[in-house]
Amino acid sequence: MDDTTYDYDLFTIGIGSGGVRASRVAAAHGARVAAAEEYRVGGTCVIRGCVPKKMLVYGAQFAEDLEDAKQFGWDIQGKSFDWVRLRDHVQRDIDRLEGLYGETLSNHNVTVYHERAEITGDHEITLASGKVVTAKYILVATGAQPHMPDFEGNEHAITSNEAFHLDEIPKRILIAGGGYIANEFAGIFQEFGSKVTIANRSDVILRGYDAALRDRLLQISLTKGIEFCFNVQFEYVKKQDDGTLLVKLTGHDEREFDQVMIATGRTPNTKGLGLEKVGVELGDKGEIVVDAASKTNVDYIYAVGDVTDRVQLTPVAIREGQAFADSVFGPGEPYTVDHSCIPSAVFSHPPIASVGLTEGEARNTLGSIKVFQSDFRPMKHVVAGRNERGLYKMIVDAANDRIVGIHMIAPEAPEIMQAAAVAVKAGLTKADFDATTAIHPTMAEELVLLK
Ligand SMILES: Cc1cc2nc3c(=O)[nH]c(=O)nc-3n(C[C@H](O)[C@H](O)[C@H](O)COP(=O)(O)OP(=O)(O)OC[C@H]3O[C@@H](n4cnc5c(N)ncnc54)[C@H](O)[C@@H]3O)c2cc1C
Ligand SMILES: NC(=O)c1ccc[n+]([C@@H]2O[C@H](COP(=O)([O-])OP(=O)(O)OC[C@H]3O[C@@H](n4cnc5c(N)ncnc54)[C@H](O)[C@@H]3O)[C@@H](O)[C@H]2O)c1
Repeated sequence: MDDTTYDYDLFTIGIGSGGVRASRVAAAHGARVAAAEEYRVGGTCVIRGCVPKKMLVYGAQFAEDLEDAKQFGWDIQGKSFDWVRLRDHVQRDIDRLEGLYGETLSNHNVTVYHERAEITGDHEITLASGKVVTAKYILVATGAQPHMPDFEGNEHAITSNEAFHLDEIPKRILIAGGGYIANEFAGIFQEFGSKVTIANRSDVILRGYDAALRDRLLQISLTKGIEFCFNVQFEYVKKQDDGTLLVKLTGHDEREFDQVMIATGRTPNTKGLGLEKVGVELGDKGEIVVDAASKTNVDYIYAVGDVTDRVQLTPVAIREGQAFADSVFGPGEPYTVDHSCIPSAVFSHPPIASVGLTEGEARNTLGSIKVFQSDFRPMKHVVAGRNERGLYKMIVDAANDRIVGIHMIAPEAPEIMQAAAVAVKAGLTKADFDATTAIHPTMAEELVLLK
């Protein structure tokens, strides 16, 4: 590509999951690429999302494993948990990863501006320092930020952004929301010793997941001591002299907590970006409206990832970034991302993993279905005396034996699901699973033994 009318062939705003991939791949195709990041290179997933969250999930799992260890013959004296040590260790690794992402970009000759960028005119971007640059294409990959409901005292609440940096584990934490972040952090804090209360505006947690799995997680969470307040709104949060928080939820008496964390969804980052100046169309939630090629209504502006509010998951943002860069700058035919049958996981304690249609969705969309189910107690739990059962469900289209959904709640479910998702995406049948010999003894073998 040689179009020197513009300073760059591509300018990417936001260097997170989607922005890193798109910038690197476009540069590898020979484009002259620059990218701007106002916070830290790597974006939400690396800096304050998937990666540090998973490290905390690993840390939290030790609480149960150490407790169970005695049934396996291990005597562990004087065990104690040091939050600050874990927190700082995680942050050091995040620093390392941030460095690696920066290196990858510079190795691909992507010019990185460590400052905020805004669109200020046709093909024109202005950086916080005042520098003005032009680009043939602009990619908006600015992600999303925690949604903060409007209530008195909401400035006393934290979000997932702050949860990674706490000075101490709160003795009592109230988490608002019933989705991914609420359930994942409920597990993390509960295992670290907090008394956790979840406050949700409806009585449904993890909407979109199969009802049987949601119910199983709810039952297990209640058994572990997590409390749920359903159908509530915040009336107020008041900070008391000793720093504790007095919380009033609708229909409940005032209660004291040490932290309140809001996890009620994430809002696309489109404010103050200058999109209105160039006429980029936004949706009801402020998300950028794009077509299947991630192109906006303005011919040279594209958007990928959370800012488009299609599916707010890292692998999806990465795929959208890759498809954009290959299609616009690569030698091959343009192509689009297939957003169907995306596997996902909730890293709760225990985790949930899912691909394809839930039982309810399948009943509503397909004529006749078969549901196969295994409700089992993992061997490790039996030995440990832990009374916690796993549940696998397989949904099959009765017309052609095709598997249209698999849903699991059990230890290691996300690890097992990644492989099972290949089979569902490939359109394999229940007979294909039946024809596969089990690996024994595993939990995963339940998948090929479903009757
Ligand atoms: C706590 C938490 C846990 C999560 N766990 C998972 C998980 O386990 N698995 C999973 O798949 N997904 C998970 N996600 C979701 C995942 O992090 C996002 O889907 C993903 O990061 C989206 O990538 P993106 O490129 O769209 O945006 P981001 O990664 O958010 O990157 C956008 C970047 O743009 C920057 N930016 C914004 N505006 C500007 C501007 N004007 N100028 C310059 N820079 C700007 C931001 O600072 C940010 O770095 C989690 C999210 C959270 C919050
Ligand atoms: N494991 C993963 O892949 C993972 C982990 C974390 C986040 N994410 C992504 O990040 C997105 C954001 O996560 P999230 O948990 O914030 O959102 P979410 O959409 O998963 O859940 C939001 C929850 O908040 C509830 N809610 C909304 N407004 C409320 C209010 N005013 N008071 C009380 N409850 C309210 C909703 O009923 C819902 O249960 C997810 O949708 C997901 O795409 C993914």
